[in-house]
Amino acid sequence: MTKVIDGKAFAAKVRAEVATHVAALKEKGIVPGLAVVLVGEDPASKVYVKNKHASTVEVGMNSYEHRLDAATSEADLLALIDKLNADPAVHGILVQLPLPGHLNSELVINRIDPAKDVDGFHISNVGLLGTGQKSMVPCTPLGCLMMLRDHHGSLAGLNAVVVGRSNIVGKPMAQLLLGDSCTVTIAHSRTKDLAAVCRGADILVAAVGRPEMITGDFVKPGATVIDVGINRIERDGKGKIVGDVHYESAAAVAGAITPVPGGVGPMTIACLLANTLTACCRSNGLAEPKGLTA
Ligand SMILES: Nc1nc2c(c(=O)[nH]1)N[C@@H](CN(C=O)c1ccc(C(=O)N[C@@H](CCC(=O)O)C(=O)O)cc1)CN2
Repeated sequence: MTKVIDGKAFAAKVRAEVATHVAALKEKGIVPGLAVVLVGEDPASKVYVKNKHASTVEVGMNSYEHRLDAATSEADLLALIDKLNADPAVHGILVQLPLPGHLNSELVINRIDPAKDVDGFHISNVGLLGTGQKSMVPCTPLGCLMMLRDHHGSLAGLNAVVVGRSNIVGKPMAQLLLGDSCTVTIAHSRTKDLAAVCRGADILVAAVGRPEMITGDFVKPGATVIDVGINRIERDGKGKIVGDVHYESAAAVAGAITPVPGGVGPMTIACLLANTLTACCRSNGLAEPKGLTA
């Protein structure tokens, strides 16, 4: 029987664990704080930022929301980041992506103090992760890793194929799997005979951004399939969210699979809270919470 990995339930467990650690920190007079910066009116981003605020408050952390006009200048955005970098009450800073076109995302992200970069997108954190050193780890791949460790126990020696080479998901996911001693292949839309490459995977992570591209014939019988895709499509005249995996055909072959919605997505925000807690512990010279980092 195929196991459906319930990301929503897993995320609730992670948030509860974070809340327990936050309560213990409060007894020491420390309250973790997360600042989220939203520029513009992208409807999906507005929902994600609202959910981040609600989850942050729910686990007992301080939430600082900064909503800026779509026409905000780069100089003003950088000045806000400088202010947050210098604020001792702020342990984590996140700039919601995508940014409006006139803003240089790389420049903006790299202005964040790497110790407060709870998205793990700063070039210093990318380099630390790539060289196997302590870093802030991007939330979505961290969530995938937590679910994989929970399902498999040890990942050592397993063949992992990551389909997608983005800086935000594909590349850090591959680094994390390598860190857990998987044999890792990064594949992408131009990989020759992609289906055959994927069929070699004990762990198949789909992060290509193409609705339902990974079908059952890409899946090795019994493999674990992690679907990172969130694609809004129209079907039978109705809006629907689907992943990068064609769920029905893949689930018929896989040993375990994450659904969309309700799989990887909820883990992204849970891991953001875990990263904020980690950043707060590090900045106060305290031991990091076990099981909530890579
Ligand atoms: N600075 C960042 N920007 C963005 C990130 C990020 O990690 N950091 N990731 C995405 C958006 N995102 C969080 O910001 C995010 C996406 C999806 C979900 C989620 O829970 N998805 C649900 C479905 C939601 C829906 O109905 O729309 C699911 O998969 O079950 C949470 C967070 C881009 N920007």
